[in-house]
Amino acid sequence: MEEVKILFIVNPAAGGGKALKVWTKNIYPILEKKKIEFDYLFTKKPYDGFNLALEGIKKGYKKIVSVGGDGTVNEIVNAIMLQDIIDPIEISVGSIGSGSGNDWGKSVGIPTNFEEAVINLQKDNFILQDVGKVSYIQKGVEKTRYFVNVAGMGFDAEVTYRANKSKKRLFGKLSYSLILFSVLFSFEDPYVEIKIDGKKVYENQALTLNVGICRYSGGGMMLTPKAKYDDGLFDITVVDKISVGTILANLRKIYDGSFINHQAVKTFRGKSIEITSKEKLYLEADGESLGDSPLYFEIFPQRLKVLSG
Ligand SMILES: Nc1ncnc2c1ncn2[C@@H]1O[C@H](COP(=O)(O)OP(=O)(O)OP(=O)(O)O)[C@@H](O)[C@H]1O
Repeated sequence: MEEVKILFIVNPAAGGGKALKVWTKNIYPILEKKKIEFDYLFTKKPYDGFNLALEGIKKGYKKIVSVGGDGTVNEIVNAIMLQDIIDPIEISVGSIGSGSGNDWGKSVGIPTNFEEAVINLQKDNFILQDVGKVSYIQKGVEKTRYFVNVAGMGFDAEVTYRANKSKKRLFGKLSYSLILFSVLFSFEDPYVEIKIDGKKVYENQALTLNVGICRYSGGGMMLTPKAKYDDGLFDITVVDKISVGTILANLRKIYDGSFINHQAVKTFRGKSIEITSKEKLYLEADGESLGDSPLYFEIFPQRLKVLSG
């Protein structure tokens, strides 16, 4: 079988510089040692992942691998889904998780060991996963974005927005925790209405909402713990307005997903979701802050070829 040349797209800024180190010290030497056919490009600014992937597809690359976090994967996937040069399913995407949040790879079985991950890329083992598309408003203009992992609204999106804005990468998790607590004490729960597959299922003040294709997000949290990446359905988790005390008492349960058993948590499944809110409801998808409501989600079953274990 003829070996397909891999295009690596490296986000040197991901993980506060971790991805650059991983590329230089780990991945590049393994690729050379194993005499793997590859090319690589570095992103210089946000959205370069999209543009470089698009250029790569035009040049005929069919295996594109992200070296960075989930945000870099998201940009590459958007290029794959939006181009009309070849059927998206003929392109496969891989990831060397080296950002601050590498949650997507956990759900789809991408090895965390670099050598194993590279060996995997050489093989043609893949899974087909569902892809989500969300419409939202950004600065008064309607936009759409594809996503592969989890989208968050309300509290979740507010924390992501502030974390993305924060330059305090030096303290990693600590700064994220500080942001989380500051949002916790200032957050005003929006009043939201949710329709799933055309039917109203929820109307109340909500703390946070998540729409998941995969299970992990936010650095190991399980906000949609029962999501299956190829079942053609979104898993939706909504948390009612609750006290700060209740949030703090249940924080640990976010990491094993058992928080969904709490009476203030509602879970749903569906193919399309409409979310409206009286207040501005912020949206993030795959850890990227995107815009605000009204929101419309639709799912494309098994539309993405993922190089997996
Ligand atoms: N060269 C660059 N300099 C600065 N930002 C960049 C560069 N290339 C890409 N980006 C942006 O970096 C962001 C984060 O990327 P990614 O998620 O891969 O890394 P991360 O460190 O894991 O971040 P996150 O904490 O969001 O998961 C993306 O929004 C992307 O557009």
